[in-house]
Amino acid sequence: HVPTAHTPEAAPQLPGHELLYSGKVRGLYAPLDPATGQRDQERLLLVASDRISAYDHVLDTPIPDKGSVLTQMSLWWFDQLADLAPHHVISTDVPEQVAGRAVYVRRLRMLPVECVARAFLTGGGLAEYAATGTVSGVPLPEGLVDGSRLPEPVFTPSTKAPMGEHDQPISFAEVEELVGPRLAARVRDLTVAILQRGNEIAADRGILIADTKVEFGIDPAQLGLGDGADEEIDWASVDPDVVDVVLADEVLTPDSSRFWRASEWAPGRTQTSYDKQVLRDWLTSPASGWDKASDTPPPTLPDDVVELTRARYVEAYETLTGRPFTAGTPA
Ligand SMILES: N#Cc1c(N)ncnc1-c1cnn(CCN2CCOCC2)c1
Repeated sequence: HVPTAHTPEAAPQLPGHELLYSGKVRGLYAPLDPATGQRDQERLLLVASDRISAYDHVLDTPIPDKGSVLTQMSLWWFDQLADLAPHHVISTDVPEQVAGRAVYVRRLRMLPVECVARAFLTGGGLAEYAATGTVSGVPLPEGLVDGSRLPEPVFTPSTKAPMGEHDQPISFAEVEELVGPRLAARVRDLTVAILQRGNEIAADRGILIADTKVEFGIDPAQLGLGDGADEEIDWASVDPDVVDVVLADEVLTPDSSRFWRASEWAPGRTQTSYDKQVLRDWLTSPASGWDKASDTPPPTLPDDVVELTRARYVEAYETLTGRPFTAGTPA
């Protein structure tokens, strides 16, 4: 296997497509009509790069095939979850430059909520619990520690912060103010059900999914909006029993979720990350010469760290799906 690394930069130019959004490791493009040059109003191209982030930095060393592995994993999860929610994927017949790591998706109007659910307590949720005994306003049992399994997954939403800023936790009441009580209840129930299902499936494969972030959208046509319209939406007027609440973005990947090996789970300490522990250990070791408390960017990664990290992503995909990973081609 001669890995080829894709897109060291944020998001490459793509012939016939216009870059609309560029996240830390992914980009969203509008296909252009070859005849008119106009943006396609019904489809978007969601592209995953091989970039990896750690300690709030995007590293300058790509992980070959990471974008492809996570795209294939997300596609597999969309199928596993199809009875819980419709999804936004249209086709994996994408331009050759992004083969295997991009999907055409339906262009939706996205709800302004980062829908997070937690099955295990750690990170920001643990900090809030330590200070208040609750998480997102939900009271939790006493005596929980880092990595404790929660009695049931808890919905812990946050705002969609501007690029580069951290999302801010919000209460369920604030979600109701943002999108109305009906959509708030629906996205809460769907997010919890998705994480519950994800953990039922992952547990059989020796993987724990501690938490996950999903995003939902609604077809503009079902909102009575034209395709190109970007007018303000009165979300509270939307009835989730009438419209389809569509699962968008990526789902249950190691970038949107915390993956732990069940065999290594030990509440009371920081859990090891299934996919990023090799990277974190090297970055925080004297070998890297880097100080994560400094504001300096992390150094270039040595080949063995890159290859071991790549292997973790491939292992997570093959363990979860039971399918061999084939670089560059949709499963
Ligand atoms: N998925 C989706 C989607 C859709 N199907 N329709 C309209 N908009 C979006 C959309 C717009 N922004 N985001 C946030 C996540 N982005 C991912 C890529 O990288 C940038 C951030 C999702």
